[in-house]
Amino acid sequence: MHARRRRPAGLFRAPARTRTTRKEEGASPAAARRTRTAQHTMVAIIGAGKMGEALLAGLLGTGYAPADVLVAEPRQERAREVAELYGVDVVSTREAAKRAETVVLAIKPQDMVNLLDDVSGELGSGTLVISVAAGVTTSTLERHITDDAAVVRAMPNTPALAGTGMTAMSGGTHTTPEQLDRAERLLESVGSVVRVQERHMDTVTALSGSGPAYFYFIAETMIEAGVAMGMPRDSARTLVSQTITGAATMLNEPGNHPVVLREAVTSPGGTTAAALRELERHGVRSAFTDAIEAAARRSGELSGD
Ligand SMILES: NC(=O)C1=CN([C@@H]2O[C@H](COP(=O)(O)OP(=O)(O)OC[C@H]3O[C@@H](n4cnc5c(N)ncnc54)[C@H](OP(=O)(O)O)[C@@H]3O)[C@@H](O)[C@H]2O)C=CC1
Ligand SMILES: O=C(O)[C@@H]1CCC=N1
Repeated sequence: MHARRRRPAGLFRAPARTRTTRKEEGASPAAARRTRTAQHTMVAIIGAGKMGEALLAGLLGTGYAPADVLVAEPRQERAREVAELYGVDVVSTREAAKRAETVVLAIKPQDMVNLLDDVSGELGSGTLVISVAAGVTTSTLERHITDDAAVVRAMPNTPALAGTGMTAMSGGTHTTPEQLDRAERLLESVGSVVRVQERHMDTVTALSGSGPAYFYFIAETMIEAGVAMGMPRDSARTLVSQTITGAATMLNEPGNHPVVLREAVTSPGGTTAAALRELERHGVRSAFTDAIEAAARRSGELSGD
């Protein structure tokens, strides 16, 4: 597996700021809506939930114009919200499938087969379909579009919203190298991308797809522990989130190994050793292993096969 990083972290402009910047530049929302960029093909995001929004915000934050992206979202209130916040056109799922050259499916795995059966007739023969749904296999996608459809199964994560996502992807039976490159370029605009064999995708889902939630869970627990010991919540939050950022930066350094990094923190007879002994006593290591296996199993159950 080979991770590619397109730009350093921290340059992402958050959605609200993206809007402000456009305003500062004097472009009206209507004008921004009409102006397409030359280098991007039309992308449709079907499903503007958490992951759909993270991908949308990530794409708009890294060079896609609102006019390059169509969104389909059945919930009217949500559709209005997304149109207003990002300046994109929200259209029906069938129209999105018909007009886009790349269609990203960000709906629940359980809704996938019905959606595919509904839109398959609208997709052009060269349309690339990228599903980010947990578990749903490329063979399910192909079976419900056409047997020779160009499909990619991808698993991003929500830090895509900040341009620091981690996505793994694998292509279907008929996806050409050029189409895989196209999918990779699109996903790279919201973070790092690796290509994996599809048999690893359930594990990927359990590790990096669901992974941010594990770290938020740890962060929440640490912050509450700090608060319980009398620390103001804001201070505890700053300490914990910067500690996670710092630890991740160290771990990202080539050659660094988590065990070596952990040993460097653990002074003989000190505080870290006392804490780690408690984590082991409570079975945190096996709890994590079981949790990750459960997530992968659940992904397998959502295959649609
Ligand atoms: N959240 C995450 O961190 C990640 C999620 N994913 C995958 O992304 C997908 C979406 O997850 P998530 O964003 O969390 O879920 P959400 O429920 O937040 O989003 C799904 C959205 O799709 C909408 N939708 C349902 N049917 C259709 C349709 N026919 N056409 C257009 N939109 C539709 C839903 O509307 P309504 O609510 O009305 O049903 C909802 O707004 C899932 O398959 C998940 O496995 C992948 C990686 C990470
Ligand atoms: O919880 C889920 O099913 C999705 C897939 C990975 C992260 N969220």
